[in-house]
Amino acid sequence: MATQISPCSSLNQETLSSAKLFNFSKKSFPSRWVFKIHSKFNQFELKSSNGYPLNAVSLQDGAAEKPLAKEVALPEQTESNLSVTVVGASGDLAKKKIFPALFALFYEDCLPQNFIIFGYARTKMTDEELRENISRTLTCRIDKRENCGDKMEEFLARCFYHSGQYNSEQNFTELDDKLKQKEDGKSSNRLFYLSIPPNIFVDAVRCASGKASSKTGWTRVIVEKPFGRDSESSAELTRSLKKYLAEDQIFRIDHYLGKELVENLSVLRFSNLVFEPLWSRNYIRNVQFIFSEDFGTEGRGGYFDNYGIIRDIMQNHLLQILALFAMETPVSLDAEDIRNEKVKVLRSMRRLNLEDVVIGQYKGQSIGGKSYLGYTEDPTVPNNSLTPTFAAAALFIDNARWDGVPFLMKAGKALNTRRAEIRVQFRHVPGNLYKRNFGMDMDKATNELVLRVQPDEAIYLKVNNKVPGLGMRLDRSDLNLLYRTRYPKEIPDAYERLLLDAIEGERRLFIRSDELDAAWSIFTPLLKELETKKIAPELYPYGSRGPVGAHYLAAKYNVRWGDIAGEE
Ligand SMILES: NC(=O)C1=CN([C@@H]2O[C@H](COP(=O)(O)OP(=O)(O)OC[C@H]3O[C@@H](n4cnc5c(N)ncnc54)[C@H](OP(=O)(O)O)[C@@H]3O)[C@@H](O)[C@H]2O)C=CC1
Ligand SMILES: O=C1O[C@H](COP(=O)(O)O)[C@@H](O)[C@H](O)[C@H]1O
Repeated sequence: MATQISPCSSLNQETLSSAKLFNFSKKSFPSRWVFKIHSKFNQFELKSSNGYPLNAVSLQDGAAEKPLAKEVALPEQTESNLSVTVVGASGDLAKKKIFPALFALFYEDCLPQNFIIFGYARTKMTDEELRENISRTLTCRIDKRENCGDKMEEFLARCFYHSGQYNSEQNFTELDDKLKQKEDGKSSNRLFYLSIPPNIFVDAVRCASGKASSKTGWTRVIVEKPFGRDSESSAELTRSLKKYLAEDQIFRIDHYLGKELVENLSVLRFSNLVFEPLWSRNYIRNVQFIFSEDFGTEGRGGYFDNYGIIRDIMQNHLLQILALFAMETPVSLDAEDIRNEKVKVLRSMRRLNLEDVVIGQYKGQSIGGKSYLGYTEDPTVPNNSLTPTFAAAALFIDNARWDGVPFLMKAGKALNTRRAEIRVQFRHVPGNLYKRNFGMDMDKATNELVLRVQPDEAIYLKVNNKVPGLGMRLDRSDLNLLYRTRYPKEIPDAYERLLLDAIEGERRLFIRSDELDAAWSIFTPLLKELETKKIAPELYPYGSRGPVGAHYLAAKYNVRWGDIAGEE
């Protein structure tokens, strides 16, 4: 019987003893390869995290069924150091997401034996102070608390800090000296995570690549969004980064691509016969991508006012999900094959028109005796700001599969709920025999597939069903795959998956520069028009469902938002 060992952690004794036959240590395998052990025969099947066999053979020729020969090519043993430098280590994202994700990877045994982490920022701090700061945000998974305290101590002991300016070659040379000292003369791979505001990305990359890149291994740089404000500034950023780095060293992160349900989208589509045949204009009436947060931009007003919700959420997170949803079947699960398909579908999209967009901005509201400030009442936001905190848009893909199908997006801050989901509304059943049982509103009887990305991850399909009894009453019910019931283990944070991928050189979930160009082309003309015409956003109360304009926009295309009350 084949046993699947989960990513990174705890290669069990059986695996290890089998591995010894081949003279490999646990650390000699790239950490996330999955071993299938056919214990009787001591066979290994090596897989990378995308499930694609490294020694891939076509299933058709039956070779996959044959036992693997003992001489099967296995990876070279490497004992490289890994040095991760978090640039902007004093900031919000570093504390909230990056250090906790690195700790989770360490806990799961996903990091190489020899790894160190450096925090880098202007703030003056000692190593101890950095450890103190980050220790407050490290947590263990609910189901994995064993030795948690010890693991944290071990992890913190590998964290160091260097204070410096982002544009100082001298300061990065000092960092390089410290890195070398800790790397202890071993060959070393270096990963830089740019967790800083975008105006200093290029300076930091220039200095890091010029003065602190690895001389003995790879150097990679994770770049956080925003990747520019429009097509031109994005292209300029790409050009500048490419002066110092090759494209394959740049890992543009969109953390939504690391979310479990987004990862699962392709699995759902391409590994189930029941979905892919329906995945086109023939059966799908519309698709909705919905993002909402029940808090405003408090504390991030300075950043947000320069970008707005379209750049913050739609042009990247929602559009990336849309591309995965709508792309053609890739040739393989290889990163370039997937990204090629995403680029194609993005390039088939129509540029957004002002008529197909509604924008809003939240205003102050008192809820349950507590008052919530409006967007422009935040001291870091100009009083007369027209920056949208809400937007809804209707997008179209002009290709054979999707011609005429509205892809609706809705994203907003300070709404009534926090959620991210994909809703697929199917067409009416032609000549439906049960039409009479549904009443006048046939839309209410159509099937809807919902992928709830967060919170409470789930996939459910709304189907019509007979209410048990002697009569013929129909009911809309859910076929529900609720993750917390089916998979009670805690789901890793998106940043864990993405950091691990960057360490392993897996680029599938990172944005290639041509994808980025295609994504900006869709939104740039609209963003410019909104700004030059100074279009005023529709005000909506903090904690509400957002502007009513969003409903008119959907109605224009015969669509009802699936997340409205009673429809969820
Ligand atoms: N926070 C979040 O939830 C998310 C953030 N991002 C992106 O990640 C990156 C980091 O975000 P976040 O941590 O929130 O950012 P912060 O504003 O907290 O900045 C990070 C660090 O950069 C330094 N810094 C801030 N402003 C400047 C400046 N004007 N000039 C030079 N240095 C500055 C500060 O360190 P010091 O003063 O010590 O040098 C600060 O601690 C940004 O690009 C952001 O857009 C993306 C998704 C979500
Ligand atoms: O990139 C961003 O994402 C967060 C939302 O991320 P989530 O994983 O918590 O859903 C959003 O709040 C922020 O404005 C945006 O920059």
